[in-house]
Amino acid sequence: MTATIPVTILAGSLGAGKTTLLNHLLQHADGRDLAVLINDMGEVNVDAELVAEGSELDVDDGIAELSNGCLCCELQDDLETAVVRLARSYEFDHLVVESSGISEPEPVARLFTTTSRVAARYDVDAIVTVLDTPLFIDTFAGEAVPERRTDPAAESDRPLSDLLIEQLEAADLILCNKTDRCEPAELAETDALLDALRPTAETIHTEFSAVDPDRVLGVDRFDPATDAQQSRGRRDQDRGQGQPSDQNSDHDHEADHTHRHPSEAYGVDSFVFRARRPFHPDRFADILRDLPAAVVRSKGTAWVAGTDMQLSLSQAGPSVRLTATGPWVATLPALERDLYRSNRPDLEWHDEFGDRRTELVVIATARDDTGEHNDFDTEIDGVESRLRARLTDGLVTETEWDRDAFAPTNSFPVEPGEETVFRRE
Ligand SMILES: Nc1nc2c(ncn2[C@@H]2O[C@H](COP(=O)(O)OP(=O)(O)OP(=O)(O)O)[C@@H](O)[C@H]2O)c(=O)[nH]1
Repeated sequence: MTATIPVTILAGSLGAGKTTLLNHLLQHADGRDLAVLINDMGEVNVDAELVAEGSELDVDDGIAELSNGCLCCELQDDLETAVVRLARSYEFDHLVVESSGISEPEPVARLFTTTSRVAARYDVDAIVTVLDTPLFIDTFAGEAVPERRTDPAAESDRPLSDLLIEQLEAADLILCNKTDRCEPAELAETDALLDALRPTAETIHTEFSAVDPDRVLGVDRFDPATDAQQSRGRRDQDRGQGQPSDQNSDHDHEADHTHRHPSEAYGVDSFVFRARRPFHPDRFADILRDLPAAVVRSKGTAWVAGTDMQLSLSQAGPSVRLTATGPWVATLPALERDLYRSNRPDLEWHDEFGDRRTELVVIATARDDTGEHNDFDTEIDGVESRLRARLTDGLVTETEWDRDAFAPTNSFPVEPGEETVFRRE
């Protein structure tokens, strides 16, 4: 009989630090051969590109990517195919699955425990939830036990804070991340709240998800019976029934049917802004400082006039981080550029602009913390069209383009590896 491969499932809210953790684990794997499966809710899998750039793995060679949907529902069949294919085509001894920030981890774990093709090859090691600690404190400080705002059994609209509770209740291990942005008293309150909400989970405080991989991988903390029982028990209590329900397979079946698509249940949608023209540095900086409140997460690549650097953008909550990842290939001397291109035949190339482009995934919600909204589709469409118009206005105009005289900008990073953080006002 072949040994099963342990699987770590990474969960956590949009921008909590899951990809940062994945990169950290890959860089400190210490002899482990990791394979990763990355799910992004947008149509562009920004996370998979970042992980491929920062590691020795490549997409389709150690990295499987599933985009434009959620592992916990419509991508379940694709997940099954992807992990079976990974096990056939690539030698590894541990799989790390990064679910999108709007996935519920329990249905993802269930695939590895109940689907025969997958369950025969894999064993869930742990569900690791990466917590955006400042966001958690902003949402739940002052409560004795973090409370859902809505009934999970009802078909009602739910705020993202309810999803955060789902992700924490399923966790075997919680990384309280972004502690650099918390006061000691807030960290003590976080520990107390987590102890009330999920007493069986181990908690670890981290900055930039830096954790000893031995504390996260190969920990064997997942227990399907306990995990399912606890969260079902809590749901029954939420429904006022008091007793945990039994654990027969009918219940799994029922859970499958009551699972609503998270983007619908939590009112989240995404769009991609693409342009083959650079942003004007001053106008772009103004846009980044003044993103609409409805934008919960944005990430991708930006082309800004006045610098030859490709900029990687990542906004989570109040901060917008831009990192210079290196010069655009199109700006390199011809020999170097041609050599680079012959080594990277997959590099998307435009006749006039080469690899220079902007591609930003924007994730927005039309809900406030109570789950209230007027008309989700109309509101989200409004957010998208207003932001698209602003971003388009932020691009250099024909006249500016012809003049082509942009002073080197000091608002944006200009050296490889350099970072600039904008604060939303
Ligand atoms: N200040 C601070 N920023 C952090 C920390 N960890 C991660 N970040 C930043 O937060 C942003 C989001 O981090 P990611 O690792 O991409 O988050 P994610 O959970 O993978 O995001 P999604 O996949 O979009 O849900 C990035 O700009 C990170 O650099 C931290 O401990 N402190």
